Amino acid sequence: MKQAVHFGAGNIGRGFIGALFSKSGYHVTFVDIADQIIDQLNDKKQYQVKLATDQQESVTVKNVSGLNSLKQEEEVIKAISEATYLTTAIGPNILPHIAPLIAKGLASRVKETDEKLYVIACENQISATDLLEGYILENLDQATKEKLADKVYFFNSAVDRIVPIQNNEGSLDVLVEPYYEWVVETKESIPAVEGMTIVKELAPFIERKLFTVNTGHAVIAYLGYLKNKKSTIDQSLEDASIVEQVKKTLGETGAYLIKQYGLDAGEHQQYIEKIINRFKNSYLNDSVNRVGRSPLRKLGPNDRLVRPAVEAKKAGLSYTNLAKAIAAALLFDFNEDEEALKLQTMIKEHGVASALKEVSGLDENSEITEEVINHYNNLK
Ligand SMILES: NC(=O)C1=CN([C@@H]2O[C@H](COP(=O)(O)OP(=O)(O)OC[C@H]3O[C@@H](n4cnc5c(N)ncnc54)[C@H](O)[C@@H]3O)[C@@H](O)[C@H]2O)C=CC1
Ligand SMILES: O=P(O)(O)OC[C@H]1O[C@](O)(CO)[C@@H](O)[C@@H]1O
Repeated sequence: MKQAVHFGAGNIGRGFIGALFSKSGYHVTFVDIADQIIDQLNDKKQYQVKLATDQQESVTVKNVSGLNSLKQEEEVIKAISEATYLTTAIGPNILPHIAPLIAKGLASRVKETDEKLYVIACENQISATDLLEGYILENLDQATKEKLADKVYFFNSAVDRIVPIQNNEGSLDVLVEPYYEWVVETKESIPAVEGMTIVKELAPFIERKLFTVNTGHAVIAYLGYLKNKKSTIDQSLEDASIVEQVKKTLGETGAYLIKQYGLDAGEHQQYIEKIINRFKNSYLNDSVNRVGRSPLRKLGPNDRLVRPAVEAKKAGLSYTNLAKAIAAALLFDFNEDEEALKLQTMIKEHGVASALKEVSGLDENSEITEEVINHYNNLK
């Protein structure tokens, strides 16, 4: 049987990428650090992916197993030697931590086989696979690096499926939205995986996804949180002022995307509306805290809020609603989120402009910072 190794047996791992490999006839070895998930994968060898719809249709994902990256290094190295695909959905900040083990796996693999391996990071981050490749190469000697040529390929990708935190502790089953899109950038001819879309140039796809789905989601999460810390995304969208704010913000990112990539304005508007409807799915029960999680990452210079604001400004387009979203993100003080707590300490100790400089790379005297501070003072 064809083999895929997937790092991160979490929501996207089990509910999306692993499920597509299994459907395409692969055995999926999930590599994680959560013993409870790993034990269950090895014990049950299958789980259900349930759709967040009226009918709750479900699909059984079979041919799965689990390995612990901390306790079963040798087994992971062997699994990497035998795989056709190696994918991750682990969180961009974790990629440097798994790179040394992947490097060991690749070093061992290229001694044993000339078969091709395709590595794809499935994270919400531009060029996540390039970053992973860089971390892996830091852990390899020159001779091994040379051996990777024509044997190990690294492809960037964009992943889109809303998979909330699961309210079924102890179960491997995953509730997911019906919609999904997995876009992979390559010019190679690669083994088919059902549901994978191949493109030659990823930039328009990942920017369109990140600056529409993720920007829109973040706006709802941060404004929803300010109104009610315990609400869900669909509940927040019952507030007409939040709906209006999402539409205005996606109008700004849309104007940038249309200009940058020559998108058809009508088609892009339909894309926006489809996404807002996806957010309204009440079966997902998706908390504003999950969608707002990790605000330091989300306020990063290349992420969903700051990059479109900077690009819009450069292009002479409006960015005031993006500035409002950035201000709302700066007020996200969810006390179970480490990054939110760190951000609040930074703001308390050094002020908003200094935090924006450090986290987002925005100049303290920039017009964007000025605009964000105005919104911040109005929202707080
Ligand atoms: N959940 C969603 O709706 C979407 C998530 N994404 C992206 O997918 C990635 C994963 O997100 P989720 O699946 O939601 O997160 P998650 O928290 O459900 O899953 C992450 C998994 O990684 C495991 N993990 C953490 N550190 C590890 C390590 N050092 N070694 C091995 N395993 C480790 C965790 O135990 C967990 O099972 C993130 O980059 C996220 O931005 C992308 C699109 C949608
Ligand atoms: O918040 P993160 O880790 O970027 O990932 C979750 C995001 O990805 C999405 O699934 C969109 O694909 C949204 O649920 C959410 O905005």
